[in-house]
Parts: sequence; C-alpha cells; structure tokens
Amino acid sequence: MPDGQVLEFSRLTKRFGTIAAVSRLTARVEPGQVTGFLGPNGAGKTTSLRILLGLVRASEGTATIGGSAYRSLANPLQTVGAVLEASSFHPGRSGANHLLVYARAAGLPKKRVDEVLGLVGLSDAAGRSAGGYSLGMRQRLGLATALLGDPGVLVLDEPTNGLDPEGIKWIRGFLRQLAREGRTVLVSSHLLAEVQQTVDALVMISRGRLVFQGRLDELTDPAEYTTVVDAPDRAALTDALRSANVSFDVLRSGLTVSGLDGSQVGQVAANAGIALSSLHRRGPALEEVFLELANGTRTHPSADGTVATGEAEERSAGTEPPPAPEGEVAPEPEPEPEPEAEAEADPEPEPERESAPEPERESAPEPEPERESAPDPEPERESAPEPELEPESDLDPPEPSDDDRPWEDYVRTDADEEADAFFSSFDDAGRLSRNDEGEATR
Ligand SMILES: Nc1ncnc2c1ncn2[C@@H]1O[C@H](COP(=O)(O)OP(=O)(O)OP(=O)(O)O)[C@@H](O)[C@H]1O
Repeated sequence: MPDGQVLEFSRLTKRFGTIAAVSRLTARVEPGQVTGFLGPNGAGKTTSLRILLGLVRASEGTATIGGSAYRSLANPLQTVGAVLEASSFHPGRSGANHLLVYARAAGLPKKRVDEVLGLVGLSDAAGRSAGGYSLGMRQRLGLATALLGDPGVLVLDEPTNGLDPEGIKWIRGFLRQLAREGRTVLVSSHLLAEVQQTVDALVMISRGRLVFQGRLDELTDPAEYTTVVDAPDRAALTDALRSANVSFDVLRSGLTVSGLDGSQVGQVAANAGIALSSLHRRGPALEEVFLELANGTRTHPSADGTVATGEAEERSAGTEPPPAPEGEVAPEPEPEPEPEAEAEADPEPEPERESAPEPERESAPEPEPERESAPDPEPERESAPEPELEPESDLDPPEPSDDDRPWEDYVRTDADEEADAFFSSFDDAGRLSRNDEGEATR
C-alpha cells in the first residue's frame, strides 16, 4: 500500500461568477487519521474536494496531495481514491463489471476486483446489476472503486448520507481501519454528530472560509466544561457543597458545578462521607459549537480570524470579477438545483440536491481514469485537460470553463462517443469481445 500523504489547501479560492464558493482556505490533513471536513450545506466542501481531485480549477491558491497537484501525480490511482457521489454507476452493469472496467483501464489485475469486493463486503452481490443496489451497497461499490489502486489517500464526500444505522456503523469502522493502516482519510459531512465518533481531526468551513481546524477536543475551551454530580441523598450533597463554598446550579440530572473538576467535587463529597450516584464532566453540545462557529457567533484561533458571515462574503465579492455574461454560470437560481448548475448567492441548505437525480456524467466519483486514459465518459468529461488560466485581474474576468457551466449546456464530445462504444464492447461478465483482427466488437 502506498503511504498516506499530507493534503494541503493553501489560500484556496474558487469563484463561480460573483459567488465565492471557497475563500482563502488554508488547512492541512495528516495521514494515519480520519479527518472530518465539516460545513453546513453550501459551505464549499464539495468544491474544495473537486479542486483537490483535479475536477475543478481553483480561481486562486492550491490544493495538493503530498505536495503535488492532482494532475501532477505520477500514479494517481495508487495515490488517491475518491467517492464524490454514490450513484454514478451504469445501472445495467454488475458491481463486478463496473470495477472490472476501471481495473482494466488502469491496468490492474482482475484479482484486485475480487479483493476490493471482499474488502467492502460486496462479494455476494458482485454479479447483480448495480441499478438494483441499495444506497448502502452503492456506497460500498463507490468505496471499492476508490480502493482499486490501493491508494494511500481516501477522499469521501458525505459517505454516510442516507445510510441506515448499520451502514453508518460499518462505514465508520471501515474508515478507522483504513486510517490505522496509515492512509490519509478525509471525509466530508454537514453534520458533526455524523462524524464525531469516527474522526481524529476536523477541518470546518462555513461560507467557503475556515472556521476551525484541530482535534475534536480542541473545539471547546476546557473552561466551558462543568461537573455534574448527584447523590442518593441530594440534600446532604447540597449541604456539603455549600459548606465547602462551592457554588452550583440544581438541574434535574444533578448538581452542576463550574470551576472544579470531577476529582475536586468528588473530594468534597468524600470529605463529608457522601456516597455519589453519578459524577461526570459535561461540555457544551458539540453540534451547538459547530453551529456557532458556522454562523460566526463563535470564533476559534485555529481559523484565519475571519468571521464567516455574509459580510465576509461580500467583502470578498468586492474583488470578484464582474457578473458572468449570458451562457456562463448565471447568478440567478436555477430551476433544477444541481451542484454544477447552482449559482445561488444564498448558501442555505439545499435538501433537494441531496436526492435529486442527476445526469450520470455529473456524478463521476473517480478522476483517475482520465489520467489512465480510461474510457469512462464521466471522468473524461469531468477532468478533461483545461487551458491554463491567465492571471486574473479585476478588469479581466476569467474565461468560462466547462466546470463553471450549467449542465444543461453540456454538449457531448467525441470522447463521450468513444467511451460509450468502449463500454458497449464488454459483455455482462466484463469480458472484452474481440474480432479476428483483435479489435473490440460489440
Ligand atoms: N458550478 C457551480 N456554479 C455556481 N455555483 C456553484 C457551483 N458549484 C457550487 N456552487 C456554489 O458554491 C457554494 C458551495 O457549494 P458546494 O457544493 O461546494 O458546498 P458543500 O459544502 O459541498 O454543500 P453540500 O453540503 O450542500 O453539498 C454554494 O453556494 C453553491 O451553490
């Protein structure tokens, strides 16, 4: 297995027209641990990950894997695996066949397909059409695809979305195991509670800006913790605390003491000969802290010091290029909200986006095949080589790129036709049919 690599975002900025989807994001993700990439809906997580994976160009700044941009990686498939969407499978192909196509394109042996199917617990369903897979099975198939090249870095966008408790438990355990093996695991979510039990470290963003990075226990100040204590004889405990000049509040769950830790409170009770029924430390609800960080009512020194408010976004918008002309990403809401076509200024939750069916080409999870000259149409289109950007100036808005354009405007290319022809040359068992001249046949 290749080593885990450090992922680095350095002053990463992405603008879609006048929208600053990501603003000067600087963060570091270490190998050997699971890092949660957290932010409310519309915070800029997917955009940041897509830039990291070479699927979208940054407006400014960099996102690197082991110090290299994705496009410069010598062995991308062996370096990073990604699952950006759960539903990007040809519904008519079996799980095994889907993996086989990717494995062949990357020059990996067929036995690797069997291995990853086993790793994600899909061996028994390998021959079934992916179209009939449950959401959990599709997540597993996405993971299997990402693991084909045995990469040291795993990047997963909202992998527990829509999973049942058993699926969530499985994926948590699986990610922890991958990190224990030394891999870098970056997993995005819009709910802290969803990743709280899995992650060692957090990178939190809101409105495209960093609001926290560090370990989970660094999220709150120790001074915010209280000690909650109770005794079968609560009256005696109350007297003992009063006699020791310890101030407390009375709650249904016990007496809440600020300023003393558990052992000090326990000592007061022990000195008075009082048996306790409970004694524990309680911090602020982490989800509440996350919410406060996200809405700017709380700041953390690990962030860049900029409060993530609408005001901050407007400030950055002041240096934006002028609104995109027609045909580019329009700043008006789109009738069908989709990630690429979305151009709303308001980064409020977009629940439809979670479940809205999307064109298959939109949801390519793995950028690798592009580099491996893989024929899959999704990655081809997503990460087709793009012209180098001229340095931007306020007077010269950047050229529109494919990734800035609504999907409705997408025009099929020769590469798409070639990719379709390639796929249709495999039979259901994943075998490539050839004629006497050795050419692939349908
Ligand atoms: N192709 C695009 N064109 C215009 N705006 C876009 C495009 N892609 C993303 N955006 C906007 O950029 C912002 C960040 O979106 P992004 O999808 O990166 O957020 P997110 O944190 O992944 O959200 P979610 O949790 O809902 O997936 C949003 O305001 C979104 O509407």
